[in-house]
Amino acid sequence: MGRGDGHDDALRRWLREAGGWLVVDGALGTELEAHGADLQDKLWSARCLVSAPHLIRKVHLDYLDAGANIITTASYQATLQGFQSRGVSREQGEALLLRSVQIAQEARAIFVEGRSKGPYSARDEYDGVVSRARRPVLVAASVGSYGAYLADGSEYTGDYGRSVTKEALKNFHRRRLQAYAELLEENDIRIPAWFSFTSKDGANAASGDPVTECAAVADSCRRVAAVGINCTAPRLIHGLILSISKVTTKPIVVYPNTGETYVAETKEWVDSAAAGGGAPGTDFVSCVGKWRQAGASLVGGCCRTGPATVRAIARALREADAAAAAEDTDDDYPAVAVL
Ligand SMILES: C[S+](C)CC[C@H](N)C(=O)O
Ligand SMILES: N[C@@H](CCS)C(=O)O
Ligand SMILES: [Zn+2]
Repeated sequence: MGRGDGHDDALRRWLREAGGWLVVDGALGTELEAHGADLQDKLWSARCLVSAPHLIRKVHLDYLDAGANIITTASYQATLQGFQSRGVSREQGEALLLRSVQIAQEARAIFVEGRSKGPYSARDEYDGVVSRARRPVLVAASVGSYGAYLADGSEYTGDYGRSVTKEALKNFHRRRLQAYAELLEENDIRIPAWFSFTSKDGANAASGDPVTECAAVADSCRRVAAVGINCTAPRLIHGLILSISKVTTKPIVVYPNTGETYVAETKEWVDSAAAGGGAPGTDFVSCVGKWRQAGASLVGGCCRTGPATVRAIARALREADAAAAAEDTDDDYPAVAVL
């Protein structure tokens, strides 16, 4: 089980201050497309770091307005190798990685309007109700998998070809991670990181390894502050939370997609009736209370979700909290026995 240390502590502190749960944002790619961006490119959403940074900032702000505590940078598919294949030099690529964090920080600064110190907002209004005293507003640097760089949908299949060794994967991610780490060190920010996996069957990660084994590896890493699942059909999430909670005491993060299937050739999502997904904001959100009860403490949305989903997630988490508090009160004051 995970040992507490500085990296764990920061996330646990934010969770505690926020009342036990944090709302993660929703899809960036989906929203950029909804605003007219063309992501038909090997760089996918990272293309907007060059062509439309203002759109990225707007999407971050929309998610903050919807109640997100954590906004995720536009760097899922931003890699030095991918940029180089598009004629962007290594130096420019590094600058773009940093820019993805700065854009999110700019959105946060606009959102908090300088009314509070550090990563907190004085605004914690949802539906006009001020519910929590301090609202952490955090920026998460997205580090997509090697499959994202391949731009062939292999983040969902784990099929990277035979030639990709562990060392090659480490080299692939190294400088990218270092760039973020340097930025955070410069600003004296301790970096809690989470690992999240995708699953198509509710038991195994995309690589074919059992999710419990992947989560156990993440659990053994003291620098990993949370473990979870992303871009996975909502119908699989409850079981996955229960499985993961057997192998870790670290906070569990879930941000499912809507249950549709990604077609890499066309870069489109298609309805997958069997996947049990639904329209954003409907059946997805009705599960949130159950996910919270099963042990998830960071909840958001991945592909095909939007600000409406995130707003509904925030509301569902508040309601789950209120229901749990009411139950506790019932325990404290047992009903009067009727004789
Ligand atoms: C999370 S998927 C929808 C991102 C896009 C994919 N890596 C592609 O390039 O086709
Ligand atoms: N974080 C990505 C999706 C990952 S599957 C996005 O920007 O939408
Ligand atoms: Zn996704």
